[in-house]
Amino acid sequence: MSSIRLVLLDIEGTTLPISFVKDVLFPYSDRVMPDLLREQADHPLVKVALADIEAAHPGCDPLDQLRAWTQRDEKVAPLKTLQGLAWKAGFESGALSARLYPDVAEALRAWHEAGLRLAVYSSGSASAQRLLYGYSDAGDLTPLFEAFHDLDIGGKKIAESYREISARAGVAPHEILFLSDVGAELDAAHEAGLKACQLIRKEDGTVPYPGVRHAADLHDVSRQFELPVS
Ligand SMILES: CSCCC(=O)C(=O)COP(=O)(O)O
Ligand SMILES: [Mg+2]
Repeated sequence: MSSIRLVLLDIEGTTLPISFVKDVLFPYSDRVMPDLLREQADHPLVKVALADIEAAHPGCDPLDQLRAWTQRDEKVAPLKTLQGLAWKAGFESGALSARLYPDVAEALRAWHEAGLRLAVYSSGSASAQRLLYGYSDAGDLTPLFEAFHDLDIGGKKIAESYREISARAGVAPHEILFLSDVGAELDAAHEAGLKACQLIRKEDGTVPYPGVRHAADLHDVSRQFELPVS
């Protein structure tokens, strides 16, 4: 019998192909960003993001900075906030629909139905996470999750972030399983006492990280950690 009560999931490279982010989401936000910054200049989140960009790179052109961060896939809060706002209209209009890995919806539904608690921890903003799972090819999966954590809780490579997630959920660290494609994130979760497993997605060419458990997909996670399967 598994002692896991909560599964905490990364998104990019774990439940969603990196190519979907790089080839679909990023070009979309790059394209609409100039209009967004102009038309939503009074939006409180836009104001905060622009102030953060100016503080980090005084005197820079915000659009150039955002494009540079996007090209390097940097997980910085102002970029993630503005990308989330940019994708909103795309998902709500039907122009965007999240192409999750084919095993994801079935496994998440089975885990949820069996009483496992589910939460997201991604660098993408919490509102962008809700859009992705709300407008996915497998339908609206947001009701399966009890929480959507983003960089507001702290960086994903810092153990304290995982301790905070554990405290907020009221679940002991060793009863939480964190799934991610990034070794440094798994190290931080492990340091906080969580169980951790790296998703090795063939499509993403994930390089196996030494010293952690590996799984090919969420069904493989179910098998290895004795979680409910559909
Ligand atoms: C709502 S996540 C969209 C993809 C994204 O921008 C991102 O940064 C995901 O990073 P992750 O921490 O899920 O690997
Ligand atoms: Mg990831």
